[in-house]
Parts: sequence; structure tokens; C-alpha cells
Amino acid sequence: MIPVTVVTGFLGAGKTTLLRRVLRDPAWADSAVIVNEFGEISLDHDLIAVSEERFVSAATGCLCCLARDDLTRTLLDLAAQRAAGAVPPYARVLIETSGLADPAPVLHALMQDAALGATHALAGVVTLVDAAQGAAALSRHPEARRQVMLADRILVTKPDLATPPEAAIRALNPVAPLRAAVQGAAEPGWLLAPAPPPEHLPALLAAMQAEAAARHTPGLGAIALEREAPLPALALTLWLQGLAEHAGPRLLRLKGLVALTECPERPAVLQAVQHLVHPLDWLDSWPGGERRSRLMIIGERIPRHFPARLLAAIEAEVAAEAARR
Ligand SMILES: Nc1nc2c(ncn2[C@@H]2O[C@H](COP(=O)(O)OP(=O)(O)OP(=O)(O)O)[C@@H](O)[C@H]2O)c(=O)[nH]1
Repeated sequence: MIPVTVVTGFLGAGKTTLLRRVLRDPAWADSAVIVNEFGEISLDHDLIAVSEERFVSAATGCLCCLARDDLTRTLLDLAAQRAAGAVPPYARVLIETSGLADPAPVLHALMQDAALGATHALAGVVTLVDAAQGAAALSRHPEARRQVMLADRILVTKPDLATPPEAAIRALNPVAPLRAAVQGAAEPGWLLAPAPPPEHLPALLAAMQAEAAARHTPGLGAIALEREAPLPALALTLWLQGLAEHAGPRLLRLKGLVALTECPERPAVLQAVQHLVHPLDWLDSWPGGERRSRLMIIGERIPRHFPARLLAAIEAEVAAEAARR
């Protein structure tokens, strides 16, 4: 049996950060990773930096989540390749759901599909809750609440930024063991040790399925932005300010790799979760040698062309100002 752990948590909670850390630990490096990303641009592979063979990006055009059938096929294909020696042997599978995913269909697939059940066993659901923005996400987004309700273990992230919203978490899930960790520095043994599914899980899943229509925040969408030419850091800063002013709390998540004019040979990793822009990080080199900025914005009712048009206007203004000086 191949143990499968589902790692979930709302947009920007720190799932990729955690996986990157866990996979650097030699004791857990023999894990296969399936990342379910929402939107047209896939970035997590570049950020997790796990080997090509053990990584599957299950991108989806649907906000909802990884469809049951897709997940079943992905897990069985991977297991067949493992049995045939086409991929290095792996000891477990970690599934990172999209931040907007309802984990219930994934759990259904693992618990009810006969072929999957014969080869894979659900080892647990690890839910991440952001100490800084988790309380807001839990009150506004049904997806975030369902992720906490289904958790076997809860990891509060970013406790360096704010006090964990423990009361809001406990109101949804009074029993799951809870710990906090900065930058994914959690004990993998605690996080990933198989947890028997709680007795009430089938009833909880059935109840959730019954109210499936209410499980998503209405009006959510992802906007992708790609560009060849490097961008002045000033234009990027002004663009972020403009987006935040325009969208306010409707801007849920922004992430991307950006070529800055000041340092185009290395990609800057841009991360924002709601109004909080995290400090820029840098990768050592451009993944695949392709020097092209890629950005993904997830928000509620943000006009599709607004981010690109705002960026073009700001860039023109910054260039004109530079020419005047
Ligand atoms: N200060 C602080 N920042 C953190 C911590 N954990 C993660 N972050 C930052 O939070 C941002 C989002 O982290 P990710 O790991 O990309 O979050 P995610 O859940 O994978 O995001 P999505 O897949 O887009 O939903 C990044 O800038 C991380 O560096 C933490 O404990 N403290």
C-alpha cells in the first residue's frame, strides 16, 4: 500500500513552503508529489524544486479542485510507472491541493475507488492555516472552512506574523492535533505519520457532498500575465500598489517569477496573500533557462484585462519619467 497524504490550506497558507522543506529532509525525500494548481500558469514545480520524475502537476482549469477521475488516473499511472521502474521508487505520495480546493472529492476518490483502494491508503489530511490571514479566510470562504473541518492535523503557519486564530479553528475542528511552525519548519514525522481516518469521516463527507453547491466563493477567477521584457522594480512596486487599491480584499493571491531590469539574470519570486506582500525571494537561475516573467492573480471579480492594462500604463509612465530626468 502506498500511503497518500493530502496537504491542503487556503491560498497562500504556505503549502509549497512546507513541501519544499519536507522534501529537503533526506528521510522524506523519497516522496512523489502531485500538485494541483488552479490557473493557466504553473509555478509550484519551480518553487518546490523536486526531481522531474517524482513530480506531477495536475493543473486544472476548474476552480473547484482536482476532479476525482483525474486524481485516480494520476495516482494509478504513477504507481504503474513505479512498478515498471520508469520512475524512481517512492515511499509515499503527497498531494498539494490548490488553495481553493475542497478536499472532499480527493478523499472520496481515495476511500471509494476500488482500484485505488487496492494500492493506495489515505494517510491523512494536513491542513495549513495562515496565522496572519487565516481568520479572515475562514470567515469569508467556505473552501477554507471545509479544509479545516476535514483535517487530521492542523499546522498554523506564519506564527511569526500574527497570533494564530485558534478559537476560529477549534470551532470547526475541535479534535485535530494542532501545531505552529515558521516557514514550514514542522516535524515531518508528526505531520505525515499515517492517521487512521476518523470514524465520523464518511458521515462528514456525505454531509459535505449534500451541500456541494455552497462550497465555493462566487465570482472567483485567475488571471495570468506573461511578458518577455524585464520590468523596472519601481513599475512593479507601483503596479502592486495599484492592484491592491483597486481590488482591496477581492485580491486573494498573487504569485509569480519576475525578471527585473535591475537583475534580469535571476528570477525574483513575488508572493502576495491578500494585502500582504511577502519580501521578494530569488531563485538561482531561470527554470528551463527561459527568461520570461510569469504572474498569476487570483481574485474575486477582478476585470480580466485590468492587471495587464494597469501594468502597461505604469510602465509607460515610469519610462516617460526616466526620459524627463
Ligand atoms: N513570514 C512567514 N512567511 C511565510 C511562512 N510560511 C510561508 N510564508 C510565505 O508565504 C507566502 C506563500 O507561501 P506558499 O508556500 O507559496 O503558499 P501556498 O499555500 O503554497 O500558496 P498557493 O499554492 O498559491 O495557495 C510565501 O511568500 C512564503 O515565503 C511563515 O511561516 N512565515
